[in-house]
Amino acid sequence: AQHDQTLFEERHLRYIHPLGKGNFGSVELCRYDPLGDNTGELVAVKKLQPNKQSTLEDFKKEVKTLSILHCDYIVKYRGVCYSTGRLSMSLVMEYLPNGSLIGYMENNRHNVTPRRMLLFASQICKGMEYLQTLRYVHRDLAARNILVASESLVKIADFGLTKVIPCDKEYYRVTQPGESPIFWYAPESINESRFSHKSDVWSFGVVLHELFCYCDTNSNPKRLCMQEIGHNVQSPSISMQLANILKNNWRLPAPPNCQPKVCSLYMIQ
Ligand SMILES: C[C@H](Nc1nc(-c2c[nH]c3ncc(Cl)cc23)ncc1F)C(=O)NCC(F)(F)F
Repeated sequence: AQHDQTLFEERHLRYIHPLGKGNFGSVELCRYDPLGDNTGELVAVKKLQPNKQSTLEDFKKEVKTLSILHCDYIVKYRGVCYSTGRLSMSLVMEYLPNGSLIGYMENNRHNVTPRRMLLFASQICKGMEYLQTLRYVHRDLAARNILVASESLVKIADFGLTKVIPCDKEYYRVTQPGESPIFWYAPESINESRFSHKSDVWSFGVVLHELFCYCDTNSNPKRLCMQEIGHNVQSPSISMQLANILKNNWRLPAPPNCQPKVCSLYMIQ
């Protein structure tokens, strides 16, 4: 419908600069400026990268997913923009100037207290709890996919890998897609490509680790796992070696100078 609030006309969408690359698309900062006087709102626009293994079908599912999610702890859907000739489409979302948790924690390390980290963690939990009520598994919960709305609010983003669990099953099995974020994957996801609310809980545990390490690149889950695996990446693939060390009960090391209270939380892992 012409006056559909969620339909953005390409000619009014002014490109400003790139924000980053997601699973199957790149996100750009744009200003939707129908009056042409720079008073329009800033939006984050995700364009499908056609060359990636993802299809337009996957992208349409991501758009559909985000459009029906209404939660304070999930990035807001604004609408879609069809390119002329409707050859491709873009997903329009609210723009949060503080960016992702990674950049925020690196730049605000000194004024983020453990108490604030637990506030962020509880908000991510609430967002994930909401997703679970709709039988969605995110499958890519990681600090890089958490947006900072303000110094006291974070939101879950990037629903490119999100799937609905069928009613008759407790998990979702995928045909192995391209590069997977295996260092955030639960054992059953690495070994059997099985995803469930429980595997999202595992990824949440990894996000907790990222949080309490201030998203420091030296404590990045991938780097810590690769150190444990050893750089002698022999024949068995990295994911098999990762599955191996997890089976032998290796876990991400307690974050440096981690508060005793939080550490006890850590012990339950
Ligand atoms: C691929 C895109 N990458 C990036 N996005 C942004 C960003 C700033 N502000 C934003 N406001 C709304 C959105 Cl959707 C993204 C941004 N900043 C740096 C990025 F590398 C992305 O979606 N990342 C997931 C998440 F959104 F959680 F950061």
